[in-house]
Amino acid sequence: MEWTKWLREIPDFPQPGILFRDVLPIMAHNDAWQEVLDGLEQRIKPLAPDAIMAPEARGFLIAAPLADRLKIGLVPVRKPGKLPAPILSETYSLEYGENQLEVERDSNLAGKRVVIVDDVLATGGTVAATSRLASRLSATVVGFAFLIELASLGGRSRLDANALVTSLLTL
Ligand SMILES: O=P(O)(O)OC[C@H]1O[C@H](OP(=O)(O)OP(=O)(O)O)[C@H](O)[C@@H]1O
Ligand SMILES: Nc1ncnc2[nH]cnc12
Repeated sequence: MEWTKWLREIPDFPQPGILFRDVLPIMAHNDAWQEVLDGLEQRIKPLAPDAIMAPEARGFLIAAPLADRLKIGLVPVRKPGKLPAPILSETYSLEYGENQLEVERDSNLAGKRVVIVDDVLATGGTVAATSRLASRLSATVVGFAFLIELASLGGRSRLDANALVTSLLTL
């Protein structure tokens, strides 16, 4: 797993006591980035998803190339106040704060198999909120895929037990 050498760890960001796992240097190195996308694609493909959902912002950067590789739709889940059309909203907390996530009501997800992707699974608050939005849109969440899982924060236990939860690297 060569890509892991480009994972940057920054202490006390964005708050004292948080060890921030910065994935952007991985994206800046094409071999590493292709290795990550290959790994995620291999794990997601057997789930036969119809669409990917991803939370803003780092999730978007991973979801877009994966949706293109898999030739499926992409439904972005945004931070508050960004979407122009009628929305659904969920409040959530994450490792370093709380916020809302929003999705357009008209997202073409009813009856679809959805995989949720993001860079880091920490407490799981972000993707659990994304999953609630998927359910409210009558989609079935069949999987969650991450580059990195911070196991000590227990996010996995907050996610639907019927869905696959997969991470390329567990720390
Ligand atoms: O498992 P959790 O405790 O919910 O934390 C994980 C989330 O935190 C980060 O997002 P952040 O809100 O910092 O957004 P960004 O991608 O816009 O930087 C990360 O990209 C995940 O979405
Ligand atoms: N420690 C961490 N590093 C990067 N992103 C995060 N999101 C939540 N916790 C995080």
